[in-house]
Amino acid sequence: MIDACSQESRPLLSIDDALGRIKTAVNPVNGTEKAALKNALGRVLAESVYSPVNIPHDRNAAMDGYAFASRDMADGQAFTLALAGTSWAGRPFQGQLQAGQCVRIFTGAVVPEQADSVIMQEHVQVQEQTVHFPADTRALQNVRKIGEDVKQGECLIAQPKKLTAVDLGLLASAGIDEVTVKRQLKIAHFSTGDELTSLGRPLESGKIYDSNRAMLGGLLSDPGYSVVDLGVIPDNKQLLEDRFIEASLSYDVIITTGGASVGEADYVKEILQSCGEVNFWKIAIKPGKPLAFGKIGQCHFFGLPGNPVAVVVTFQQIVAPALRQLSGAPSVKPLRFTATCTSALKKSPGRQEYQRGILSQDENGEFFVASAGQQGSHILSSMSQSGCYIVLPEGCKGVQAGDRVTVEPFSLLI
Ligand SMILES: Nc1nc2c(c(=O)[nH]1)N[C@H]1C(S)=C(S)[C@@H](COP(=O)(O)OP(=O)(O)OC[C@H]3O[C@@H](n4cnc5c(N)ncnc54)[C@H](O)[C@@H]3O)O[C@H]1N2
Ligand code: MOO
Repeated sequence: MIDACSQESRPLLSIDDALGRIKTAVNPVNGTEKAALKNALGRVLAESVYSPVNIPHDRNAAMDGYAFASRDMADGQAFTLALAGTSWAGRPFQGQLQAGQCVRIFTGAVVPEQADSVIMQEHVQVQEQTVHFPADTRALQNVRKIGEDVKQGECLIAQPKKLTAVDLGLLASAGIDEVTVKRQLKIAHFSTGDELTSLGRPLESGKIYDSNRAMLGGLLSDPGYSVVDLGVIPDNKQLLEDRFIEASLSYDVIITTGGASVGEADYVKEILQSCGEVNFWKIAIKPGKPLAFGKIGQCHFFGLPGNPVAVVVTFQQIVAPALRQLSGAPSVKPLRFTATCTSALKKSPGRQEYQRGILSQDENGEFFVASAGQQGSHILSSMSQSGCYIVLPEGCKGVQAGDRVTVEPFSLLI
């Protein structure tokens, strides 16, 4: 697609083609390690886990009440049973339940072998050692069966999976305290540019604070990644090349920001070309057009644009899926849905735009989205106040208030 605004001499690569090329170029890292369950959150499971036990392990009560045998019921009539003892959670009833008897039982406690039903305590009358059951007592209720959650030997979690808190709970419920996970991805990131000032230093004229490194640190925060911030490299071709080559020897991935465009001091793509290979440079998205992707030796390289909003957009839309694939995690499609746009939006055809929006829902559950305000790729403040992308396809020529648009909530991005 030709970008009408930027007068590109060559067609820009569509985002789908860029993602397709990344998919082909990237293979999951080899290497696994053991992780204690308490350190396994967010790691990618490398070996499927099979349950060594039935869950539940015993038949147990789903309610506090009374366990009884349905054979003692009186054909739709009220009936009474004698109380034979108590089954506590962790301390089962030790005796044998005889005909005409029931047992006091609590949620999670083992249901005595001879019983098959539990009635909630709210539904019975108890007088000393006699329990009165109503006429509408139902048989076979409130008993959790052995293995009804997971059977012994059944696959508990199949690899590959990025482990969630619920997965840790499931593994723990089978008594598993260690899992085999993919090794962490080794990622280095740099900022480039003579104008950058590190935090804590006074700001001189013409300089700016380095916001991209702080953001990338946050965006890369993931238990599956071992991330090193390699600081700022000035706009010096030799220095950039040396630092890129050095990092490529120790990391799986290098991510840089800045110097990706066409200015006199924008060296990133040129260096990638000379010391490695460029898979693609420039894509039909806004913000984020001058992204460069390639390889130096075995190390994957993402040269993101310098503009901070372009950093976030290219990270979320391009880099994050690539890192996920590299780390061995299954791919996840970002959840998108349509909403009514309450603002008019300017847009030139040629690039898929990721405008920032504020999402709301009315009392009928209908979704609405408003522009978050200024959409320049240097405007972080409106992005900080927004909650979603308004995704406008390449061919779109603008939006009128009231039009339906596609939104992608930040909170649902991986
Ligand atoms: N003649 C053209 N100029 C530009 C084009 C183009 O196609 N033709 N593309 C524009 C687009 S789109 C983008 S995006 C930017 C990307 O430029 P670079 O990747 O080369 O980035 P820089 O020029 O180094 O910086 C751009 C902007 O971002 C600020 N910046 C850089 N690093 C940081 C940082 N770590 N923290 C905060 N801010 C940073 C920098 O000061 C610039 O203002 O190029 C357009 N130009
Ligand atoms: O891609 Mo740039 O981020 O449009 O400014």
